[in-house]
Amino acid sequence: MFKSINSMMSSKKRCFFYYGFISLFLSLFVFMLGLYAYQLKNLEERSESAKNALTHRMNGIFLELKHIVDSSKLSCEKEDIDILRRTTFYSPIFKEIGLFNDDFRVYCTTYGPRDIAIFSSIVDRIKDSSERKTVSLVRSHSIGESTFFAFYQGAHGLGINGLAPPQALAVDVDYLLSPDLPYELTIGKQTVVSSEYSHKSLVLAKRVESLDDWAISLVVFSPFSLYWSHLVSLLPFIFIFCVLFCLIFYAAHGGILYYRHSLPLSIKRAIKDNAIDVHFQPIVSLKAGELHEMEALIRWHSPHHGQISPLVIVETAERLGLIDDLTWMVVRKVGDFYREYPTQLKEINISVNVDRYSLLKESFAPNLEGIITEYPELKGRLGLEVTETSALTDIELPLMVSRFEHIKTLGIRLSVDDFGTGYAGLDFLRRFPYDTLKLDKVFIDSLKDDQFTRQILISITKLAKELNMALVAEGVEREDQLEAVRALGVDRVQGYYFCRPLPKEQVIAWVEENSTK
Ligand SMILES: Nc1nc2c(ncn2[C@@H]2O[C@@H]3COP(=O)(O)O[C@H]4[C@@H](O)[C@H](n5cnc6c(=O)[nH]c(N)nc65)O[C@@H]4COP(=O)(O)O[C@H]3[C@H]2O)c(=O)[nH]1
Repeated sequence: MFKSINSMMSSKKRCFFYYGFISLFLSLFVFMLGLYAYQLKNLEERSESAKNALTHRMNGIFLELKHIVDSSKLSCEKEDIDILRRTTFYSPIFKEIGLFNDDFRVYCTTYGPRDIAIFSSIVDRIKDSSERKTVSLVRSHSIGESTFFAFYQGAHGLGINGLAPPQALAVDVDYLLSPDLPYELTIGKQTVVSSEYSHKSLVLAKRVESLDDWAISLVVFSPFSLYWSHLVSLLPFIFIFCVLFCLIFYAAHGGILYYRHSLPLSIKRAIKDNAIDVHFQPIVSLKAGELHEMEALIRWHSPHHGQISPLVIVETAERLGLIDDLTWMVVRKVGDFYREYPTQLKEINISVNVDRYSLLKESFAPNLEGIITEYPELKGRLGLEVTETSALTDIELPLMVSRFEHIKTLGIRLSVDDFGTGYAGLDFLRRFPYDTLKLDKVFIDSLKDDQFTRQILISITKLAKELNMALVAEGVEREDQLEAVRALGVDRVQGYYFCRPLPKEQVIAWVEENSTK
């Protein structure tokens, strides 16, 4: 069934359908469970009230009987009979009253003198009872087949029995339970009163209350029909809940989607899934006969956010602690690039950007060594470009020197990137054995017109030559800029003038085209 629904609906509608279905199920479940708990509680509370009312009635009955027997004599004169008749007239329950002697023979009733033996089973019960009282359900002449009898024997042996229609016993019970909770009132095994309801109807729960002193028990039922009618009356609320649940699910779904599509999470997934591309920008040598180099630069087009700047990716990766994963991903992709185009890239060095703090880590050089073992094609051809974005502390300085030495033993070339914009000054260059110095685009932009920049660049170039460092001018876009850096004695140029960063197939085509020139 769900398969055919799936094929019929779009994913948004399908979502609504499933959430609607789950919400309906959940609302029904909550209401059905809640109603069930309510019915049980209601059954418990009302059964207990009915039991208390019954106990109260039984106590009232015996109090009434005790009161009469205490003032009765062992005679059945007209005067005695009148008392019995008057009491019966005013009694809320008894229709006939009889007095019995210590032989358990009824000698006087509302109807005059009698001599009726009380059943031996009842006599035994009176004797067994600590308070010498019992009840029974037997036939009587005055009331009929099923008559409620209450027996009480006073301290001096004189006893009394009251006869009542069984319904009289259940008046309070009936008031408290009817009409929604059917019940059965039994004395011993005989049913005194039973509500009019079909015994075949389904019962949700039942509760048995016992009045042990008189072997009376009250069974109260909670019928399924009651539960059902309540549930039907709650349908408008179930519908409201269903709509609310549906809205909550939909909002939560939206929230999850929003989070899953959020930029940091998308970048994290892209790094983990190796989905970030690497483009390559040629670095052109100005010396005749020298081969070119390349810089590996990340590129990523997010399906939800479009093209993302490499700087944003790097900054996010740093924040998420994934910068090393990103570096290793790029280094491996450079290794793959060498593997894929061994002939075209035979003599071309490629450099990768690394974070200065990554370099400071103890694990950096061993990890790099591991990748070089994995990709022997990187040996002697991989370079690292480091941007000095902050000054080194006194603790970091010697550490950095030792890290540099380790990296250099692996045959890796090191370049200072964006020289002039960060913290790397001339003194810095003397301390660290960089192979290449990359002049930032801001210098190149103002080189032609700004005398001050020109003077600085002349000093930098002089020092770089002294320290045996190669010079790369970044961001050369125009011919006049090229001529200016050439005049300065710069060895290599990187910029749109020659080539933009390109995907691997296109950069290979560029190499093939330009190495023949
Ligand atoms: N306007 C102009 N721009 C030019 C020209 N020639 C080159 N560029 C741009 O200058 C940037 C050179 O890279 P960068 O200084 O290392 O600066 C890089 C580097 O710091 C960082 N980055 C890129 N890839 C990685 C990486 O894999 N790891 C790390 N840690 N950082 C990376 O992102 C920065 C920006 O990269 P991109 O946007 O690719 O920007 C590149 C390149 O596209 C030109 O003639 N004109």
